[in-house]
Amino acid sequence: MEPERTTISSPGKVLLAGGYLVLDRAFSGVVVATSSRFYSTVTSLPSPSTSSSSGKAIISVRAGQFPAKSSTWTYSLLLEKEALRLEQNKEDGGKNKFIYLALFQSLTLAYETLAKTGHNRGQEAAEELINRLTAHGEGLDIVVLADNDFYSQREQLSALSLPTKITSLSSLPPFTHLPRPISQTNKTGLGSSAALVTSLVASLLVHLKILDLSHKEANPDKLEKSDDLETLHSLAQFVHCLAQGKVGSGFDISSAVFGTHIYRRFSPSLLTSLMDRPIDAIPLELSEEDTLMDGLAPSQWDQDVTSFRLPKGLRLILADVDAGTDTPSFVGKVLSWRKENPQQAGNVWAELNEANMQLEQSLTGLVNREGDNGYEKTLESMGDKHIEDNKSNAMMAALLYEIRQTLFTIRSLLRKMSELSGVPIEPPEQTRLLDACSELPGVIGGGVPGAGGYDALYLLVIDTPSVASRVDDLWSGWKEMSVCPLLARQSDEGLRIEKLDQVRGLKEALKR
Ligand SMILES: Nc1ncnc2c1ncn2[C@@H]1O[C@H](COP(=O)(O)OP(=O)(O)O)[C@@H](O)[C@H]1O
Ligand SMILES: C[C@@](O)(CCOP(=O)(O)OP(=O)(O)O)CC(=O)O
Repeated sequence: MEPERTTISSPGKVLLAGGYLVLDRAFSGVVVATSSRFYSTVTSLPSPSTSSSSGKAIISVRAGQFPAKSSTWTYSLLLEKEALRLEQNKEDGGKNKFIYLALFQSLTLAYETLAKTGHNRGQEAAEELINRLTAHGEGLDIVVLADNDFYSQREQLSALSLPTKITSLSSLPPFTHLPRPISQTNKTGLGSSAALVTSLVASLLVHLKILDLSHKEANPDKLEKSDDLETLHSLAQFVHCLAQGKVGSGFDISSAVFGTHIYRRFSPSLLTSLMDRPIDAIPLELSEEDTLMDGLAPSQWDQDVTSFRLPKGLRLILADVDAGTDTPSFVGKVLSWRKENPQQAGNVWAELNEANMQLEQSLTGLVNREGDNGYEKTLESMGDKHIEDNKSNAMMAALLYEIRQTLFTIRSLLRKMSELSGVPIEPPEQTRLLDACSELPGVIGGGVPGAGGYDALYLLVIDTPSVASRVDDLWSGWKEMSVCPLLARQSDEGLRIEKLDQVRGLKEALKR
């Protein structure tokens, strides 16, 4: 008999516009989800030869494409007199805060749900949780696997003597094995921890039948909300903040759940009281008003997720840039400059906000033309010309030109911000590369995503093979920095319940 199994995936993200501004609830950001996804698969562990002792469940999590010894984390959930305790068994893989906290908080929500909504109280609800975890054996086996794009594949390509080009990346097997532990593997900026946390929390709670996300199966790409999906969103935000030790805007978790959209953040105060909750044991005694369930209640959360998508016939192309500079302290520096220079920063914020909104509007303007006769053919023919030389369809040419100009405006404001704050948000190396890309026929424009810096860039192009190949050629020959494309393109979809056979290479990767 096939083991009971649940696979849920979440996309990676690109913050096209709204970096820094989106930290403040007064502003919103344009976040695009990627076709590259993070998969979490929960399987009931086989029964041990001797029957499992009651009051205990094992949960093992393995990062499937990394070396097994350093990337397996095994925990026991133990039923004690007044609490459920989650303990890591061996620390072979070291600690993984993201995984531990995703399990701990999901189990807390599961326990509270069973204790509050069922007839079970305390001990009985805890036993019910252990029973659900051990229904088919001693516990659960979870494998997390990320599409290759989440981690730099430069070494894999160079070991195979392949150039850093799109065609080379397509020839790598799905979920390619990576030789070093996660902490020593370079990430590409798609947001591995947010996609991990979201898919892990969702797969566990759906497997345990605590959350019902089945409406996602019927309508996978619709921005349809439900209480369970929103609870999952706030839980994933909470876990991610706790593991990162800071409260970011949360656009990455939001897109891992809801896909591409316009994001306005939740009030950070929603997390303040939750942050002080214990993180080793789940007390069986539930306080009247201070449960995790209350703190995550959709009625209290105030983020806005507004529907948005890129127009058909355009493609987002991403690059992982390896300029040897890592600048994780950008946010702190930019925000302290803003605090010290409120007027100057206020002007830049206002101008950037206007340009970001304009980008959203121009892109939506093109979406609104999708029904026009010959839309796709016209765009395709525009792919072979410099964007400014398009004359064939005045309306569409004007919209493409407007998108291009707005991308330039956003970039120039980010350079102004760089200059004033002393933080290299769009450093000169990236300016040279983006300018060169923007001159290619079929390239509308581009920018530095999210917080900016040296390590990533995006381009918006007309989606034809010849445009992509021109970009690929320019990048592979670029001397000043090493520029490696990603395979990802834009995708509207957020969290997805997967069928194992429909994800290329997943079944094989789970057997490894
Ligand atoms: N495949 C994976 N399996 C387990 N944990 C992972 C995996 N990928 C990333 N992580 C966790 O996420 C952390 C990286 O998070 P972070 O530094 O916020 O980067 P990112 O911007 O990609 O989210 C890693 O240190 C690890 O704990
Ligand atoms: C500055 C920001 O507004 C955007 C940062 O976006 P990135 O995409 O650069 O994020 P990381 O995945 O954390 O590297 C901070 C925020 O919104 O949290």
